[in-house]
Amino acid sequence: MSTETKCNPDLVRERAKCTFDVNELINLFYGSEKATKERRHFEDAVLAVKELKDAIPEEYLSHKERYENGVRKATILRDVYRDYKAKHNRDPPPNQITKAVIKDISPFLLHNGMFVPTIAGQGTPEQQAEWLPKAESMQIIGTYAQTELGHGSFIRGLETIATYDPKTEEFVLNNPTLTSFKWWPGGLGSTVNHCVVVAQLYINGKSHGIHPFIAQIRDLDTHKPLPGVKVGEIGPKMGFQTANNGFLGFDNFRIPRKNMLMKNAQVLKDGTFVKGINEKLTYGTMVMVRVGIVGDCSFYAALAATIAVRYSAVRHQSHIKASEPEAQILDYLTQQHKLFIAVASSHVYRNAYLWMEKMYTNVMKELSQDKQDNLPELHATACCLKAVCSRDAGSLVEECRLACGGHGYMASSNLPLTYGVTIAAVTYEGERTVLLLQTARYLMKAWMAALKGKVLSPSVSYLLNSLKESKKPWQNTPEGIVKGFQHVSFGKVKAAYETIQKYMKQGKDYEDAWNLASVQLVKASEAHSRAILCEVSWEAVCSSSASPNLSRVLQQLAQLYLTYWTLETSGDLLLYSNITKDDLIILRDKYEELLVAIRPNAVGLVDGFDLRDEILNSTLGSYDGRVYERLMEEALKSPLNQETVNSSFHKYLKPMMEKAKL
Ligand SMILES: CCCCCCCCCCCCCCCCCCCCC/C=C/C(=O)SCCNC(=O)CCNC(=O)[C@H](O)C(C)(C)COP(=O)(O)OP(=O)(O)OC[C@H]1O[C@@H](n2cnc3c(N)ncnc32)[C@H](O)[C@@H]1OP(=O)(O)O
Ligand SMILES: Cc1cc2nc3c(=O)[nH]c(=O)nc-3n(C[C@H](O)[C@H](O)[C@H](O)COP(=O)(O)OP(=O)(O)OC[C@H]3O[C@@H](n4cnc5c(N)ncnc54)[C@H](O)[C@@H]3O)c2cc1C
Repeated sequence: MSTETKCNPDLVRERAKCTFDVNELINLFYGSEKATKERRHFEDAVLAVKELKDAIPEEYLSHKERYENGVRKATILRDVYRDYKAKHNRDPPPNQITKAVIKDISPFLLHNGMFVPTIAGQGTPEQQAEWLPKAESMQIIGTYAQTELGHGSFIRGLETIATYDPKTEEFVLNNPTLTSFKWWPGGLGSTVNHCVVVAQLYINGKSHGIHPFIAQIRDLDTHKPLPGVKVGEIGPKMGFQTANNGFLGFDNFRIPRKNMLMKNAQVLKDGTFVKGINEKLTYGTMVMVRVGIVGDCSFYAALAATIAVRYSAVRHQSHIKASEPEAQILDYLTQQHKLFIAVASSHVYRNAYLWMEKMYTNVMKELSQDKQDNLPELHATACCLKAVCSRDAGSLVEECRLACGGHGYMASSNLPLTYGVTIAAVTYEGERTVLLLQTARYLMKAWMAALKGKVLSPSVSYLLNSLKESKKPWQNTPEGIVKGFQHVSFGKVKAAYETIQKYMKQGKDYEDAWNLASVQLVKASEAHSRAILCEVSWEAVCSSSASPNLSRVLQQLAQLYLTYWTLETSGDLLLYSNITKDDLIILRDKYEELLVAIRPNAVGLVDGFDLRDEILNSTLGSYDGRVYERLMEEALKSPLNQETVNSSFHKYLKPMMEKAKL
């Protein structure tokens, strides 16, 4: 980080006001002092590589140049990772340095994020031994090709076909229609030579559902598509410009039998199909990534909050009191209302991610012992938390951008690009509504079990308690608010269930009744997510090992989250809990008190995310607060400023002006 000496004086004053030790917060957020040290050390190593620095901002490059620059840097970054591993005999610590290097999304994201994990999670030990060393060492580069032009959400409807030919012991891959073409996989456009293809398996004319296959699609030397493969890039998008998303179609393309990933289901040489213990295990990589996305949401909220809070401390505009100098915009309560929820939410998502990571690890361990009891709970929880956190994080990033006024609209603030990347997670890895409806299925089953007095899984056991406690008075404490959100979820789950019953009594079948109740079902899932987020984050701060000074501030943040959402969803609480109008007025006052209490620590809190300037990549958010200097420095990099008179003057403007004289 830069030294205090060159800092904007407002930021120096803000840091002097902080009531807790920022380093303690950093170490707590990232796990330990050792973890912080190792992460910073790795980030230093990456940033020391001169070739990773961009000569001009990415925005001035063409689509093609941006991609090529992305690949160039991704390969150098890959070398740094390899060297670190060789030297330390372990992978680099979790970090976000790719953001400082690639700026947008790495063309290798899908290789590392889904291709390798799918081989590890869906391959037999023999298949892992064959593919993993090559993939991990980047001898081969892959992606995860599931979504098609015609189907993304409904993966049982995928149209790519893998027909087993027992004579040659091969699968024949085909994309018989335009809608069956793979569409979206990252890196597919021009980067990868392999992919996991998810396709419908046919043996002797009989369908056996979708399964993952490994296909080599490009020649390893020439990188030309292999015969029978049609592949390309899908073009510019709202974000993800360097992710290199692509399309792919096969025409009678043959792969050996061993290329079907067979940890779960198998096809024997003679074409006998051996079913796995649970066909949904084929969806395993998606569950893992959905858990990871909750962690990503914490990062994006932290990044946007850091930029917007630091900028708001430096920016002065108008007066709170006519007699005083122009105020820091951070002193306006409305600004605090826009920004502190982003700081608080980043902590909430982080705690939810750590909680989900534990659940994921436990279930994976159980699955390795053929125990599947907790898989439905993992799936349902990962679905709704991914859906709610990604949408909330997108809104928070956008609110931070708006809170920076006109300068937030500059690409150099890095807020527009961050919004494009964050909001993509609402759609990828399972579209929001579709995932919330998956959770709703689970909630309906849990509700039916609750009605029968059965024991429920931990994440939904509050449904039983709420059933018993519905008459208890509201308590204006964090624990009381957590219970309130559980009551809302309980009420919405019950109402959705009763709506389905109502339609069925009117003669509708279950599927139609489900569709007619689905707005309520989605809202029930959202309420369930909010109840989990509130409970998990409040428990995390209460059980944290932080010093009293830090603990006080973390509790304020968690209470801010609880109170913010109480006020945002007060209608639901009035409908489904015993909260009163008077309680809401007390909480409204409490919310304002929390904003005021957090205000002196705002800059300290975002410093506590420890996101260095290169990761923030923002004219508005740097540690030293030299906002105006950076805005001008960046503007001067525009190619239009590299010449005093642009040729368009002579070509168009001057002739126009001269014509106007005639
Ligand atoms: C050392 C320990 C480490 C621990 C680490 C843990 C944490 C890991 C963190 C790692 C972080 C990694 C992050 C890296 C990020 C990098 C990658 C970023 C990628 C970005 C690019 C994007 C890629 C993509 O988008 S890939 C394509 C994604 N596509 C989708 O998500 C499609 C969505 N659709 C579906 O999933 C299905 O179609 C679905 C579920 C909607 C419906 O499926 P269905 O077959 O029709 O099922 P249905 O009839 O509705 O339900 C039947 C039954 O099955 C249950 N079910 C469904 N899915 C699952 C599942 N996945 N698991 C378990 N059970 C499932 C469902 O609940 C039903 O049950 P019942 O109600 O009981 O019948
Ligand atoms: C940036 C980005 C990167 C991606 N990377 C990859 C990748 O690497 N590999 C890959 O395979 N895929 C990838 N995808 C594809 C992604 O997984 C799909 O776009 C996603 O799963 C949504 O599917 P869809 O596009 O078919 O949406 P649709 O399902 O067509 O959604 C359109 C609308 O229909 C609604 N809808 C659909 N079904 C239902 C239902 N049952 N009930 C109620 N409403 C419904 C949705 O809610 C939504 O409003 C990527 C997508 C993006 C945006």
